[in-house]
Amino acid sequence: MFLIELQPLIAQTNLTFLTTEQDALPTFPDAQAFSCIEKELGRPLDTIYSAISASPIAAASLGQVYKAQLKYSGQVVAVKVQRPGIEEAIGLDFYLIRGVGILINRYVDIISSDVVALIDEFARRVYQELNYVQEGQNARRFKKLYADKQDVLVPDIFWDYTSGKVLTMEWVEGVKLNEQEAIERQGLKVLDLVNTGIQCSLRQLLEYGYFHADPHPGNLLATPEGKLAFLDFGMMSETPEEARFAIIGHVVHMVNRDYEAMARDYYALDFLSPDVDVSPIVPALRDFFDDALNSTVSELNFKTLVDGLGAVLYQYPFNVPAYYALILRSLTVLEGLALYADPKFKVLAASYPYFAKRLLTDPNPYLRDALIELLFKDALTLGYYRWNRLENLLVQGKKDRDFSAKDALQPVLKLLLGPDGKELRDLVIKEAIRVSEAIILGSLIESFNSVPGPMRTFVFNGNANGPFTMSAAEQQSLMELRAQVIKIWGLLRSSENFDPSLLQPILQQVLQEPEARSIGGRVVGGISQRLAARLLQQVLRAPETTASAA
Ligand SMILES: Nc1ncnc2c1ncn2[C@@H]1O[C@H](COP(=O)(O)OP(=O)(O)OP(=O)(O)O)[C@@H](O)[C@H]1O
Repeated sequence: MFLIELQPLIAQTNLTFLTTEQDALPTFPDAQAFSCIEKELGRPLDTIYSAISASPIAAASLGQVYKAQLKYSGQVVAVKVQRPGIEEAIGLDFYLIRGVGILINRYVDIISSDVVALIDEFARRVYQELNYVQEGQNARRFKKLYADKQDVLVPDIFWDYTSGKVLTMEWVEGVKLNEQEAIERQGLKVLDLVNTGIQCSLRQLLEYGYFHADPHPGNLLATPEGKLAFLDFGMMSETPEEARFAIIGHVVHMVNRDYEAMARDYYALDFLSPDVDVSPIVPALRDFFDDALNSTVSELNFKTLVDGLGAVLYQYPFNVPAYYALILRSLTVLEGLALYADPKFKVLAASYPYFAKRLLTDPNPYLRDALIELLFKDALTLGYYRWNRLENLLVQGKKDRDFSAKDALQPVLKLLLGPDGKELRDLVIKEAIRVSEAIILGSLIESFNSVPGPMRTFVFNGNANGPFTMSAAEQQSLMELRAQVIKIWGLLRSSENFDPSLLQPILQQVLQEPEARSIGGRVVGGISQRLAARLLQQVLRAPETTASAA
């Protein structure tokens, strides 16, 4: 019956790979698969599907997949049917492995972990994978969270035709992500798809914490429209909330080579118990990053990083949580695919805009404090402010497609203007005065320099230093600070939805400070505070082109 009806289906859906693309595992008899479907769904096959492929299009570890057409709607679907007797076979395997585990626990002293507990945990996961209703629910949850982006596709589940052993889902037309030539023949670029995969993985791991734990190339398809389709939701995992923020902080600390902060992150990551002293780890991290990775961070290969970090961590009493290994695996798979297409591809460089965006915009207190520390730590201890860090974050964050300049720095501004922001406020106001001075005086210096030489003597009455009571070196550093701040301002202004009035409250406070009034006193002849304020306001309102050109 099915063989006869299969022909139109093949013609209709261009099912050319029906026999050529089978996975290596031996299949089980089709008659067995079809009777399993009937038994599980409680109705004859021809009342469910108007056609179904005579043989599986793929055989996987726990089941095999048929292509079919739903009778009631004509929709083309993939039907995954579980291998008969697999539950019993796995049960027996685990029973035997567990026996070995008991012996290891009892007699092998060098293994301190509870091997039986590990086996039980693994068994629990495998049994979960055996329940296709659970897999369908996983797919539904994943779709809800991540398929809001146009470039990600997750098949719909047909619940009326799904049970513990049969999963009926929307058919996804596509090419596996490791088939580079086939992808390119369709006019698509593997790297674009890998990039979609990286961005989606970052959201999975670090935004909602719910992630696909088995993203091998067979489970990732490129659709003809250029979407990245995810398949196989049997194995999912979760990143604990605290760890998500800690990972973002950790990467940003790494990029900024803040080794003390990196070492402290291991508490939040649950790698170290709070009673372990992290101070000896700091020089080890410094050695590794300063020495082996002299290149810029954007040059860093993810695997080199993970291996190097692993070598450092192994020397200390670290306990690496299971979710972490899965995260690494997931990113390493994507890096592998990317490197295949372009040996120079850098996962970290492709991911960093996401980290920068989260740090600049996320109101979570851990990330907000990490940003404050990153921007102000040196200001507190060394007395200078790292504007280049903010500039770098903005340059990177802007590359993320979801970056909103309106939200950038909001968490910090909120704290700054709130009742708990006193300490930070003092610091920021001091720096803001320095910046105001740089902008105002810098603009004057620039105007002065543009006056032709003979005119200067005439206008400024032969004053050797020009109109300013400061040395040439002081003028130089002032100009540098001004240039950097204007660059940062330009970055913010050139983002569509940035509202300059956001900074008004701070500006107001700055101009009321006694130190701000002294700015005028640094110019020969004096300029009034009102003039300073007006100039500053003007710079803040300056059109984008002026700001970026400066
Ligand atoms: N919705 C679908 N549309 C098109 N093809 C599909 C679909 N679902 C599964 N397949 C095909 O079937 C193969 C196996 O499916 P799946 O990965 O879900 O099974 P599995 O038993 O979980 O396999 P494994 O665990 O080995 O990855 C996929 O690699 C893909 O080729």
